[in-house]
Amino acid sequence: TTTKLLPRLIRTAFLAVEQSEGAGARVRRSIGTPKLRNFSPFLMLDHFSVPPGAGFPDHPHRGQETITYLMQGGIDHEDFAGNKGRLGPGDLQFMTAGRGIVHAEMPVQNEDGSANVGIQLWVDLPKHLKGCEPRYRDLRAEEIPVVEADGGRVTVKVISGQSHGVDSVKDLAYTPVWLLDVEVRPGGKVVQPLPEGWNAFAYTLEGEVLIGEEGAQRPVGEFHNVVFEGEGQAVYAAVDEGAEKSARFVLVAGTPLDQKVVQYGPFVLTSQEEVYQAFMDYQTHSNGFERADGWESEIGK
Ligand SMILES: Nc1ccc(F)c(C(=O)c2c[nH]c3ncc(Cl)cc23)c1F
Ligand SMILES: [Fe+3]
Repeated sequence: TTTKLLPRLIRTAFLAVEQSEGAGARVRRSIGTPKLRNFSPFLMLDHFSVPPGAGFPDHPHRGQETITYLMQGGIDHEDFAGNKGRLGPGDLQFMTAGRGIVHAEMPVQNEDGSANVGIQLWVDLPKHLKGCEPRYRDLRAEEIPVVEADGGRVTVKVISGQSHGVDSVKDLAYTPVWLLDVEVRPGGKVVQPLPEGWNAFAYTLEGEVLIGEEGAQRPVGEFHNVVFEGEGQAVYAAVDEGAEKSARFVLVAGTPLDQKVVQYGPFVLTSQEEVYQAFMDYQTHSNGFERADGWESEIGK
């Protein structure tokens, strides 16, 4: 007999509200707002929609990792070390800013003028890695294992972590994070184990999902962030038999880091002095920001 997995209960669920960011971009920020801070290791979650001509021109980062997951369109990136590339639909970029990165992230011009849509998650770096060399890990859509379950009513893209016996291809961030892109069709249901004790949330991208065990389900509409309690072994999700469309959500879990978070915009360290130092280093092109001296991106002009 298989022992039933204890459900992760919902701590809170709330609608992510659109706001402006960068140059003309719109983001639904659901982590990193007064509603949800101190949710280690997660610092920010932006569900972005970037129309042509808008974007995120030259800006710095220090002390965190950013995970950018493109759903629609494309994003070009270019940094002060000459790294550049394009993310297309279904691709991800894991960027470890470490001691310092200055880059631009600009949308590609889609011929039909459609927006470029995706999510960007910021994950805190363990204190001892805050000064590490920056690095990139690209994960292309075709590299991501996809597993079907519940008679084809459930599809999981295993970006990072494990689902239904399928492992993701490689560890991409220093801070252990699971990232699963889950689609549940009407009448489908899924029980997804998560590492015990990790902080976990689900962000709903489309449709309405019922979270919880049979008899204790809570409907969650799109663009909501569902934060789970720490206890429990698995997330239970389902979609009503009579629903018009599937539900799609990203399910994310990460190890809480036992360290302070002191953040000033894109500078995330563990003390006020270090944040002040980051600001000074950025202004004076030192301690990791040397290559910012005289640098401007091509794509962010
Ligand atoms: N000015 C400013 C200050 C700080 C930032 F982090 C940014 C920034 O780059 C982004 C914030 N949300 C995002 N979602 C997706 C993408 Cl691709 C980029 C961003 C930015 F533009
Ligand atoms: Fe950035």
